[in-house]
Amino acid sequence: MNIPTMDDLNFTDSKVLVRIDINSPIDAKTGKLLDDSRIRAHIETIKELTSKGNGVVLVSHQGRPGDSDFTDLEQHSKLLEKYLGMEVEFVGDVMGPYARERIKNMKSGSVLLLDNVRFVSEELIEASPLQHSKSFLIRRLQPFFQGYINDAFATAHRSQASLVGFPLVLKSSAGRVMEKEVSALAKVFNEEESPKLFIMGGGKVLDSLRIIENLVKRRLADRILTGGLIAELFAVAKGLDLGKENLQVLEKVGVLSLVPRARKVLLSGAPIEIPVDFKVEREGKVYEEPASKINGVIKDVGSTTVGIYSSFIRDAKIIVMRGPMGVIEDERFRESSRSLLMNSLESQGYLIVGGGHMISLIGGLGSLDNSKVHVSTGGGALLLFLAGERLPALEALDMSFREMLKK
Ligand SMILES: Nc1ncnc2c1ncn2[C@@H]1O[C@H](COP(=O)(O)OP(=O)(O)O)[C@@H](O)[C@H]1O
Ligand SMILES: O=C(OP(=O)(O)O)[C@H](O)COP(=O)(O)O
Repeated sequence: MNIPTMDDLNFTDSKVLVRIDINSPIDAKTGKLLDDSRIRAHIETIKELTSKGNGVVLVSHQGRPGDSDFTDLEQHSKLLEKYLGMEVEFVGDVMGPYARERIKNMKSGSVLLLDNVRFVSEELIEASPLQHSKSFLIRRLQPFFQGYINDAFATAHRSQASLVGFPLVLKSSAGRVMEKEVSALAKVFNEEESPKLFIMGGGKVLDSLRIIENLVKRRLADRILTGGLIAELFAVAKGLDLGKENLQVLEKVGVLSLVPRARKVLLSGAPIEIPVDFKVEREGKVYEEPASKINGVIKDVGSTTVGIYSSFIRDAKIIVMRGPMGVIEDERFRESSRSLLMNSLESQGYLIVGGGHMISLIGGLGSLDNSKVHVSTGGGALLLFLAGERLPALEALDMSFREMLKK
């Protein structure tokens, strides 16, 4: 696959649309951003473009409709301003007359941030680059730009309009974040290095199951340690009784229907580990209970599980970690994710960490040895890339490059 970089196109004195991923963890109670790593990651790309006299229009999503972290991007614009050291105009619109007027009149070398692109319904559809290239989003915005840069590695596994539609109608390249992620991960993930350990938690159960199925099919993981809601799914699939309250949680997030799929993975003899104990919350208090005797709402994996998982970490050559073991927004349920992260950093293995919540956790652990750890901006995208899946956003850039070469 040929992915054009910013060196290939070298935009100067142009107007460029840049798809970034500044989707960040947000405190459900206060609405405040809990971590700005993804915002900081894009600064290099943006500065390089503005220093060459380009007008930069940024587009990103935040959360998913219906979730508590589905917000506008005003807070993000303030942080972009802080890290760029220049004004960032926040346009509370994505493709309407106001956004187009602001894009049309922007000065060279300036930066403008459009609002959450998932406010536009077309962005919520997974469709082919060709289909998306005909969407209103692309048709309304394309005429203002000479180029498109995709720097959103963390969303590269989605075939959504702002990620795959523009490369078919504009000269396009990867941004610096996208470029570095792809080259670093391809280099690190040497097939001969084993054992390879995957530690998977978090709340995006369907994504995690899809990744696990891929890893198992391609025999890429020597062991998969589960936490978060994916662990609960596998526990149920194994026949454990987690109690009515936890089944209700799984039902509420729409994953109970995935039990047969998870069971099939287990029956195939996949090397999947399930927690032997959990931290549960009952009437506001925290208890540790064995997985076979749960009485309360599961909020984290237990300390025996952390011990067992740590023994696997000690022997691993490559450790990939995505998604927290528990509800880490609450200090009481942060410890197991933090311990596994610390143990991985102290182990002999090379650590690849991804996903908004784990990045924020690792960010609080001080300076890191870059020869031993790669902190990826991606979570699901990172794992799918490592699992050998083709990422739609990269494919669209490749298509764009091949078209450009024909001309
Ligand atoms: N047992 C659990 N029950 C409910 N939510 C959980 C549980 N474990 C983890 N989570 C939630 O998962 C979310 C993070 O998941 P996800 O978005 O998949 O990870 P990331 O952002 O790191 O890629 C956090 O909000 C956390 O509270
Ligand atoms: O946070 C993200 O993915 P991640 O949780 O896998 O790290 C990306 O911004 C993609 O978001 P999405 O999973 O709502 O498409």
